[in-house]
Amino acid sequence: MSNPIFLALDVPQIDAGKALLQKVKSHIGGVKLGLEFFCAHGHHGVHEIAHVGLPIFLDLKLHDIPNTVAGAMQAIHVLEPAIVTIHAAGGRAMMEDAKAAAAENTKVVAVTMLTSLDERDLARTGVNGSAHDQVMRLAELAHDAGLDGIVCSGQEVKAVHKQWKDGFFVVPGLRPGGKATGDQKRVVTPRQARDDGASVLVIGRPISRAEDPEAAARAIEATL
Ligand SMILES: O=c1ccn([C@@H]2O[C@H](COP(=O)(O)O)[C@@H](O)[C@H]2O)c(=O)[nH]1
Repeated sequence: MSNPIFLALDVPQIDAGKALLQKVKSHIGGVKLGLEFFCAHGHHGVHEIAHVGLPIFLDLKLHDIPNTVAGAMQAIHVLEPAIVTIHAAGGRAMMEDAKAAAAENTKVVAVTMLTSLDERDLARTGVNGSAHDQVMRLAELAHDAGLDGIVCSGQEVKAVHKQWKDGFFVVPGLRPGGKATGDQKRVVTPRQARDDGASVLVIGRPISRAEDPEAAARAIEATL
């Protein structure tokens, strides 16, 4: 992918999303549609955004029993997504069945540990140990299940890339200043994530909530 930036289009209205895309489309390589957008607008909304002509990343974070996730993957074939997310915590069988059910040209990547979590949050879910170890463990499981790659923070991507040379790595939790803000806890700059092996840089609010989204996207692109 030439421009690795995927804009997280976390907006409640299709028209607002399309207007934002018109402003920034020459500085991004794709669009990420997540739960907020998909729950509000479903297939119709995805078709509308696809008219802009950029690759579509459906960040649905599927997590259920294998049969249900496989059915959901089949139901989105028609949308021709470039990338779809599932949760690695769903287990190996779920990941295998999701990959088998996905369209041939769709990359299936597993969320390891959300970038909004730190080690204290992890411990509260009953998992003791570092974020690094948790990501490495789930990355190995995703690899063994035959997935294309994983979602992790920029703090782990270098280590994962070392173990999984041809993996496809999606990195959200990116802030141009490199400082954790709001709900994102494991944060790096877009440049660091790219240098450490990220395939896709997911960036939302630093662009969408900027006073001038076009200038913000251009400035981030210039750092890469
Ligand atoms: O671990 C994860 C997985 C997915 N996301 C998604 O990425 C964007 C980030 O948006 P920002 O506004 O740049 O924080 C958002 O759509 C999340 O759902 C993530 O942040 N962390």
